[in-house]
Amino acid sequence: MTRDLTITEVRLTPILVADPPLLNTSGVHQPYTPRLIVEVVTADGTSGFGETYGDGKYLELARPLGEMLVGRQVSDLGGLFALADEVAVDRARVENQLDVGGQRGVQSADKLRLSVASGFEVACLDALGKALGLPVHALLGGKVRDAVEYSAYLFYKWADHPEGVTCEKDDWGAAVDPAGIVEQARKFKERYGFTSFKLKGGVFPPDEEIAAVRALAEAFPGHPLRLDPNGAWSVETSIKVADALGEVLEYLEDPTLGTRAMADVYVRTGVPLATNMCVTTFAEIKEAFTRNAVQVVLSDHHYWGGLRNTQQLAAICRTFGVGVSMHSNTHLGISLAAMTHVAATVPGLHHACDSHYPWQSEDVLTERLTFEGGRVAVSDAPGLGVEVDREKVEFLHRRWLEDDGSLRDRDDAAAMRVADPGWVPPAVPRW
Ligand SMILES: O=C([O-])C(=O)C[C@H](O)[C@@H](O)C(=O)[O-]
Ligand SMILES: [Mg+2]
Repeated sequence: MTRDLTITEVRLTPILVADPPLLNTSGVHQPYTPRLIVEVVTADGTSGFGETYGDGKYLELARPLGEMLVGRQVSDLGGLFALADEVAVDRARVENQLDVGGQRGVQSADKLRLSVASGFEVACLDALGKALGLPVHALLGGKVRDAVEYSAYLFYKWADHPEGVTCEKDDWGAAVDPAGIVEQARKFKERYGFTSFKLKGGVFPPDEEIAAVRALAEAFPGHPLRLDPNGAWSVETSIKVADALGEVLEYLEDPTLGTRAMADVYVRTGVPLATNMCVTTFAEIKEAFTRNAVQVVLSDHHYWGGLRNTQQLAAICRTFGVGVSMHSNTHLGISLAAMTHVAATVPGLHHACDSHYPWQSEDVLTERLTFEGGRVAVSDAPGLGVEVDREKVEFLHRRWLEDDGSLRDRDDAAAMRVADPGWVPPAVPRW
């Protein structure tokens, strides 16, 4: 029987999901963060789901792209990206703009388009897989592993969002010093079995963060450790930290901003450097690899433009002897499933991938994905292998509808100003 896989409808649902008070160099996470749920429906009634950033600038592009897709084949992924190229991007969105304080690297019109198209690509692959009875990893060429390893994503955090702020409570407690970070790591290990740990730094002066990583090394001997200050340090400070922690770090992540500065730190310390800030587009690869500025690229399928682009990035990295792993922002189970499918197909994935998922108490799935020994099993069920709970989507969408607009665009500095009214994101390098 031939099935009609023409896209007949695209449903876009912006939602707000609970986020704990996680600190980074720009500020603190807001109590709720925007995501966009993308659903494509085909003529034969198959639904596929994807997920991407939900801030206004992404919604602006997702709406016209969704309309353009109706009438196309769900398998036409090349056509999807060609259509995305035609979506106009308001110049004000990219001129002198930084995305989340630069934490996702440069902001360009192409990258905005890719960040949106990737949500549609995942939704199309999910629908196609369901229609054909094949898992997404099979559509991507097949898995080379049965489970994908993730690392614990440790954050300095407050016990609660500031008083008076509407929020969901979490049970992680505060972590603002080495003992708090070690305690958080223990919980991550107990709850999910993670064996590698990444600390989000750039929050406290480097000596305090060095002490936290040393405390982790002592508490978890032999476990891979990473520290990521999101470019908050000068070259000299980065070298000082690299010298202090070189023995215990698997890699330092974006210690400083820019390809030249990263290359300087590497040549003077030999400590491997990972990035999700200085190489975030194909155009940035040549210079960075030529200068030997990065030793591990952290792909994020959202802004690299989907699962197939992630495979292409991995192939380029492999060619140049550069490692590849995965970056993560706040995301839900649809994206974790997508990350797991593509990671399952990438040969030579030598570093555990990042995921914020354990921080998210809310999800849109009927059943949350689970980590066993820090790993997510690769599903062989058709599509992504997850089921979306429409009532949960509706609940989180209502929260988005009821918001006065202050939470619809992620703003870590605004959240920090609730506690510290004079806060401005620190100039970089901060130290
Ligand atoms: O690895 C990274 O750089 C990130 O995950 C960036 C994120 O924006 C993270 O710092 C956060 O959510 O605070
Ligand atoms: Mg990073």
